[in-house]
Amino acid sequence: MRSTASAEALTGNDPGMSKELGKGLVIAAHGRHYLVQAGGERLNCVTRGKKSDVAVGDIVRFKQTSPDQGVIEKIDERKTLLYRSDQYKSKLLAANVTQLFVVIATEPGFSDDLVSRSLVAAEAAGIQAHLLLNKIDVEASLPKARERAALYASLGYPVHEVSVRKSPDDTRALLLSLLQGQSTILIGQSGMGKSSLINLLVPDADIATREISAALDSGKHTTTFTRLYDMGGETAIIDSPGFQEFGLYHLSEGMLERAFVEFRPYLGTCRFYNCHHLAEPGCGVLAAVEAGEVNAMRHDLYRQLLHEASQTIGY
Ligand SMILES: Nc1nc2c(ncn2[C@@H]2O[C@H](COP(=O)(O)OP(=O)(O)OP(=O)(O)O)[C@@H](O)[C@H]2O)c(=O)[nH]1
Ligand SMILES: [Zn+2]
Repeated sequence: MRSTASAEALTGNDPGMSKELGKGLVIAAHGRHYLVQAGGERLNCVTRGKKSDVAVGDIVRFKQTSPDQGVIEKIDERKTLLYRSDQYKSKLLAANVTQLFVVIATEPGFSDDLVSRSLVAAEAAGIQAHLLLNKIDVEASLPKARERAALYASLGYPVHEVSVRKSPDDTRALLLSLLQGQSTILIGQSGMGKSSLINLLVPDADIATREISAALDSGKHTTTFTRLYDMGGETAIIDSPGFQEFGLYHLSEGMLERAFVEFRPYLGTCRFYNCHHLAEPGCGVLAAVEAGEVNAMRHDLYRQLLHEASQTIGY
């Protein structure tokens, strides 16, 4: 599989040939403005009309309108698309991602709800998910955090223990090997150490972010936008702003039941073929919850997500 940051994707932009569409990689998005990397150049691009269906990580075809501006005409076919949504609309997080790393920490405490929502989104998008347990130097909180993270390990998600503060070299080496050749999105609640991790992996991240902020927001101060760091060698890291909510209103019931990986062995065992796994007699999933084989907190989230999906307005 090719990553979004492939050299091929970065070529093809020839400013001298204004009729031909350039080809580039979307490295940042802010509102309806997109920063597109094309060869050695970066262009501030907009979409036509009111459309804002472009995501960081997209390979796009654009028409150049000035030395550093363009209009996006077309989005190349995506390998994956990660998004979240509320009742009214979906919000694209990133395209062509191959891995999702959820950053959690010993302290402050992390939210199981947000971790599981991220994992469900990854499953629904066909993206491999891992957990990064950061700040393992905070020994007092480590046993509890490990115990909580063990739930996700038991579901098959790799959990990697790191400490940006205490063992930056080991952390960097481990992450670089995991990221190699992949396009990885890092997501996490505020305070887990996501920025610290990015800075460890991408030494110029702060400068690059300031530059992009200036380019996308005409000098105004932009605090939150999703952005992609091209690490070379077909490796890319995508940093998404911290979030407190992760709506998944767009997932159908069929997608949801399969996105909970631990439900899968029981899905064919329900008495009713159209079982919702909520209160039906003879439900295999509920029996597994009852028997302690499926974690009750995860099943509660499934119930909540199903409820959210039924609230959707407009699509
Ligand atoms: N003890 C300890 N503290 C850490 C470690 N990594 C990061 N921190 C601290 O945790 C705090 C939060 O780190 P950030 O990198 O700003 O966290 P973030 O997840 O990016 O949070 P936002 O910027 O709010 O989105 C900072 O005070 C860091 O210095 C670690 O490995 N151990
Ligand atoms: Zn059932």
